[in-house]
Amino acid sequence: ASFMGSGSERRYEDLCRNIINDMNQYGLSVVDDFLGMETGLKILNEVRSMYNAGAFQDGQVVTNQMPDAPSTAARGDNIRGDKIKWVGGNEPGCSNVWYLTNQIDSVVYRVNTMKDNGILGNYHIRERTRAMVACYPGFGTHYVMHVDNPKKDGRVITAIYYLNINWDARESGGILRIRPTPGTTVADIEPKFDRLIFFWSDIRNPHEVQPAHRTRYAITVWYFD
Ligand SMILES: O=C(O)CNC(=O)c1n[nH]c2ccccc2c1=O
Ligand SMILES: [Fe+2]
Repeated sequence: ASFMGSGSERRYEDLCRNIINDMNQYGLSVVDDFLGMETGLKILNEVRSMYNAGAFQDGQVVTNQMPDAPSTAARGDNIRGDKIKWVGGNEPGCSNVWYLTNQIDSVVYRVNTMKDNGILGNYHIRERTRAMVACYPGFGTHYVMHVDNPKKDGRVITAIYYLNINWDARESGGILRIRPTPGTTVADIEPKFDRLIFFWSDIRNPHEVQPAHRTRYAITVWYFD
């Protein structure tokens, strides 16, 4: 059963305790079956119709070339192929994405205030970005190793919800690889349907999206301290 749909307070508390333990121990946490099949499908269908309506724009090409160097997009080897759409509050046609962000909010605000929450207790999270709906359209589109918040812009937690049914990384790639520092481990996370992940947004978690060979949808919100 999903965590949020089950309505059972006990499961919810267990979920939050697991997230606290994971964030303190690994700096990341993976939650499967967050909302359940029915709700997840509503979100997926909403995102697909946004995408098919052409509402996404190309993710700006991140280049670390000198400013006057020809943009990597011009050379055709653009660093990222993601297409994104920012979804704010409850604008029309986004009610399911909005519901998702409310569910993630309740978990983040809960773990931020629970007793014995370790490092999470160092933060006082009161706000977040809008939801960034991202689509990697396949064809090897990827995102190079990066840190979401390298310069202390206030973002402390990255939360990503995946929408990809029956994703098999052996044929579709698209793995999120996090390389927590300091340390020598890597976390390879498949962008599985109804999977929610959290990780520290700062330099503790460099990460990359490996080349995807199938359309890959994700919804990200960043939480501010
Ligand atoms: O989808 C994932 O598993 C991880 N995704 C990322 O790390 C990621 N991080 N930062 C971005 C900024 C702008 C547009 C897309 C992104 C983006 O996909
Ligand atoms: Fe990222």
